[in-house]
Amino acid sequence: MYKIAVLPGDGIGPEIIPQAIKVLKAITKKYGVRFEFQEGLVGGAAIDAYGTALPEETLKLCQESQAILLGAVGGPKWDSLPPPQRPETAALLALRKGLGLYANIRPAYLFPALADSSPLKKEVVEGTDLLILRELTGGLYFGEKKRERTATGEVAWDTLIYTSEEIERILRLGFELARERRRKLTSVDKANVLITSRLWRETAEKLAQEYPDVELEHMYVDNCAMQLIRRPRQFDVLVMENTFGDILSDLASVLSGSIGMLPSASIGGKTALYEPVHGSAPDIAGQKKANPLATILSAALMLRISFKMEQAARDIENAVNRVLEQGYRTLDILSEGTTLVNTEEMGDLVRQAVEEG
Ligand SMILES: NC(=O)c1ccc[n+]([C@@H]2O[C@H](COP(=O)([O-])OP(=O)(O)OC[C@H]3O[C@@H](n4cnc5c(N)ncnc54)[C@H](O)[C@@H]3O)[C@@H](O)[C@H]2O)c1
Ligand SMILES: CC(C)[C@H](C(=O)O)[C@@H](O)C(=O)O
Ligand SMILES: [Mg+2]
Repeated sequence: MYKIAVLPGDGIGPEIIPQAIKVLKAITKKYGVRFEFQEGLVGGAAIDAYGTALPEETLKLCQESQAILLGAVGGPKWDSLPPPQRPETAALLALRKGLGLYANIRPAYLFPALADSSPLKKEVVEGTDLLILRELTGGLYFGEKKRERTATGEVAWDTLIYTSEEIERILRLGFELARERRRKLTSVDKANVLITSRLWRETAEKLAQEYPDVELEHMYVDNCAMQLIRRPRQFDVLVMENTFGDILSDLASVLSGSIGMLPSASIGGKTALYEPVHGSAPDIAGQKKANPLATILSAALMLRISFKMEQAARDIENAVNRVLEQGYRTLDILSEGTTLVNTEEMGDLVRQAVEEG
């Protein structure tokens, strides 16, 4: 039996999470495993109830669970709070850091049926199958930050800082992941300007000696942004600093049709966190428009990575593929000749496809 902490969070979080739970329940029946789902409050929802974005109770629940499934946190209601109290910092970044989840795996794959859903040309996005590996507990996000008055105004700074150990462990995982895929690793940096990037690049070169079977290339982050939408098929695994990974993964989501399609896994600690790459989407919250597939695919990653249930993970991915092949779409991926469904209907369709598959 596996204990799963379920943290719906804010905005569309409470709409998409139940869809993934449905699908996981179908898996329990099919494979005779048991999942114990325990819900916790996080983010703005927790601020409203307890005055803090990550209540002690929720943290304890996460620490005691084998895996965590999170919707999203944040929204306009809490945007004016001082930065350390905001849902993003006090809940999400605190969870990632506190649980030691230094590696964020964000696969961007185009389901063939969605070739017409991307605003990019079909010829460009077809065949996209890449994986962004984002360093998650260091870099610009976690260096010293401060804001102070000066004689004439104010000054503020954020610091990008990395130890060679932090760089090495994320790069090593990059090489390992590339080994399981098409054996190409693109190390993304800004070594023409940043000194942390030079340490990053040298560390990559050194590690490459241990992985002669993996092709290592270095690419500047600005060029990488351009290459990703110009010729995405050139990429297999890309590894990068925290902020670079945040930005490039949203960009890569366009290759998969929509940000509503991109799952993620954050690993490296005793437990692991699974969440869609997108946020709480306040602009569509409460309207049944949200695409739950990123969350459902995150649940598949949970089965694969945390529970070593490869076949069950594939069952979910195949079920998503079949539902898309049958022409069902949420609004964000709707194209000519396809059938519009809402969040819940999409969840039901995938659950049914898992049961029948
Ligand atoms: N992991 C997280 O919890 C997380 C991630 C990113 C942003 N956020 C927070 O979410 C809030 C909104 O941020 P944002 O608007 O910049 O980013 P967002 O990802 O929430 O939304 C960006 C755009 O994508 C659309 N979108 C996102 N997810 C979708 C889905 N599943 N289906 C269909 N459309 C979807 C939204 O409607 C919006 O137009 C902010 O408070 C931000 O800090 C949280
Ligand atoms: C909400 C925010 C703190 C978060 C990040 O920047 O890491 C989000 O954008 C993400 O990509 O998971
Ligand atoms: Mg982001």
